[in-house]
Amino acid sequence: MIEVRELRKGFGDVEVLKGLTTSFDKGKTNLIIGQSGSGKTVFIKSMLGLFRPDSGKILYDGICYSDLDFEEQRAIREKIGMVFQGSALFDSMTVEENIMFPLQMFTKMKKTEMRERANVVIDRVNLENANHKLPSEISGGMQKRVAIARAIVNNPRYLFCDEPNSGLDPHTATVIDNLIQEITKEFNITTIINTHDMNSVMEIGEKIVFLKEGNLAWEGDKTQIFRTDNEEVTNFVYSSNLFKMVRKAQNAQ
Ligand SMILES: Nc1ncnc2c1ncn2[C@@H]1O[C@H](COP(=O)(O)OP(=O)(O)OP(=O)(O)O)[C@@H](O)[C@H]1O
Repeated sequence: MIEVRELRKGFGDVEVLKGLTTSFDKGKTNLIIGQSGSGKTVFIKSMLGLFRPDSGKILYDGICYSDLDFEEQRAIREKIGMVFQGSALFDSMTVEENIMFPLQMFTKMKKTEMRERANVVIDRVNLENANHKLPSEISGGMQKRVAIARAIVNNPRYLFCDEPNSGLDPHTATVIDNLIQEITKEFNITTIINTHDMNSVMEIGEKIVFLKEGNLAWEGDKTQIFRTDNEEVTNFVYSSNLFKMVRKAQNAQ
């Protein structure tokens, strides 16, 4: 579980995060949504320790991460997996080498053990037969699977995903969302996803935090978000014609 208490972060005179308080449960897919510039990335980077909060607290399973110095944060950092936007794979490494990379960085495993562990997660994300391929030789959806496999290879307790299905077709995006949700449950991970994708909200929004200009304007789940009267949320959710049509159809029932 990750808890955030009264988190504030600004740059110069501009306050970007204006006192956020919320919590993200383990075993759940937690989504952060909001318009461009609302502070989602600054929020995630603050939770990761890449930005030091101006005030407030970030607790990882009860340990106040934001009070620790960079070196002391290491033990928690090693328990964090990241799926970056655009996958961020190493172009010159094979799928298997990409997935083994965190094990080389953070463990003292022997090469054969690393390869074995890498292959467990390769199987888990259904990437059999891709071990020796380069990222350029596989599809965007497969590259995301590699990114997910690399993020979970070292048994993380926390998983951060930045726009995990950007650039994917709707079907592949749903497959990737479902894979992240399955893995979250299977390994009881606290997963936090930064997304713009309303389809992800509908599919896997077990907890949704809606940011508006650095404030936590609303939180709830995927059922509640389509029923709320909160105008800020509805303006955001129903900004797409598709969702306006869904609402119309629902109201007509
Ligand atoms: N390192 C920084 N220095 C100064 N200002 C920053 C920095 N990082 C972010 N900001 C500002 O903080 C605000 C929120 O940015 P942020 O990237 O968190 O938005 P976002 O919700 O993630 O947007 P998007 O959906 O477009 O990625 C913006 O006004 C941005 O200019």
